[in-house]
Amino acid sequence: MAVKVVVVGAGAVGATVAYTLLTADLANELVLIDINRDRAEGEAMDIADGTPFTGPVRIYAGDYEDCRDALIVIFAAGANQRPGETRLELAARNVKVVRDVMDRLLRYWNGGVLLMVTNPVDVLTYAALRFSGLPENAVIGSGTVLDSARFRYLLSRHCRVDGRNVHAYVLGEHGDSEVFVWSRAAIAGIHVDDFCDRRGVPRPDRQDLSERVRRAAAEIIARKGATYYGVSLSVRRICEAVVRDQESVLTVSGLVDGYYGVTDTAFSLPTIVGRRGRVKVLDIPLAPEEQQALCYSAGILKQAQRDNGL
Ligand SMILES: NC(=O)C1=CN([C@@H]2O[C@H](COP(=O)(O)OP(=O)(O)OC[C@H]3O[C@@H](n4cnc5c(N)ncnc54)[C@H](O)[C@@H]3O)[C@@H](O)[C@H]2O)C=CC1
Ligand SMILES: CC(=O)C(=O)O
Repeated sequence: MAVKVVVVGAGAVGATVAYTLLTADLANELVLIDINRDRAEGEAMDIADGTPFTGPVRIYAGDYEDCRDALIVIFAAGANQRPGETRLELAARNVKVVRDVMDRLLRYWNGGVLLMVTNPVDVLTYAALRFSGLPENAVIGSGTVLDSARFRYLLSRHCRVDGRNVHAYVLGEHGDSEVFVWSRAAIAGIHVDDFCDRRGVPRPDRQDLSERVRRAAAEIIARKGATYYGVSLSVRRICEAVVRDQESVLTVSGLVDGYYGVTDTAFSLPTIVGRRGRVKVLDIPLAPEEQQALCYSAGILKQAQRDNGL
């Protein structure tokens, strides 16, 4: 089956996502849309030059009518953080971009999955749902997939083990209030602390490691002005789950209504992702302090939704 993926926003994230998808051999057609048409054309031309080494993929700069028949539309348009700025501080500017793009996109929408990446990704996932009226399962935010990857990466370095063997989740906001599920962090079927004892390495300092994950984006932005490689590989992983209907457990963001008293708010929970998008949200058992932190994180996002008229 032919797979078309559209990327709206051909900046650092959008263009790197398109390049990463090309190398993953997931799509037959990749479309880049940007308010700056030259930018979209330039990125498409540059990436297309590599297709003799990857396989025949059609890559071009397009318009919203090209969203018709897309399996996935990835939303990466809008402002990014300046050094020292939080993701939530982008909300007012980027909610406007979502509203603007959604109006145009919906004229041609005929199914598929809308994958939000622009920050603050949870608030914008909620905005996209509300502005579009699309079904809940079809609107996903990249959420804490990247944060969970950062968590797994640092744990893998600490524990001296392949990161693919580390099962550990970050939930809640993709941002400062995110929640680290230390109680369930596991390697080879055993708790990470137990693994460390057997591996002969000290148990991780939870506060220090969590803080390094929480601050990862700010540290990168302070040095190079933006982040785009880690997120692009996270987006690739989500797209792979959708295109190949893998039913993978990923910490994507989406609408949560009725979770431990949290209503009508978008944030990340472990979720089965497949061709229809969010197939099932999993209610995994958490330690009482993690549960409390998750409700606090959801409260921050609910307030951000309200502050932005959502
Ligand atoms: N969810 C995540 O894990 C991550 C999210 N991000 C977010 O991704 C977003 C994009 O970041 P960058 O690519 O670095 O920014 P960028 O400034 O390089 O690119 C943004 C692009 O959006 C385009 N754009 C702006 N308004 C538009 C509109 N109305 N319609 C179409 N295109 C429009 C711009 O012309 C520009 O090409 C930011 O909000 C950033 O914070 C970045 C990294 C990780
Ligand atoms: C910028 C951002 O959201 C990140 O790299 O996590």
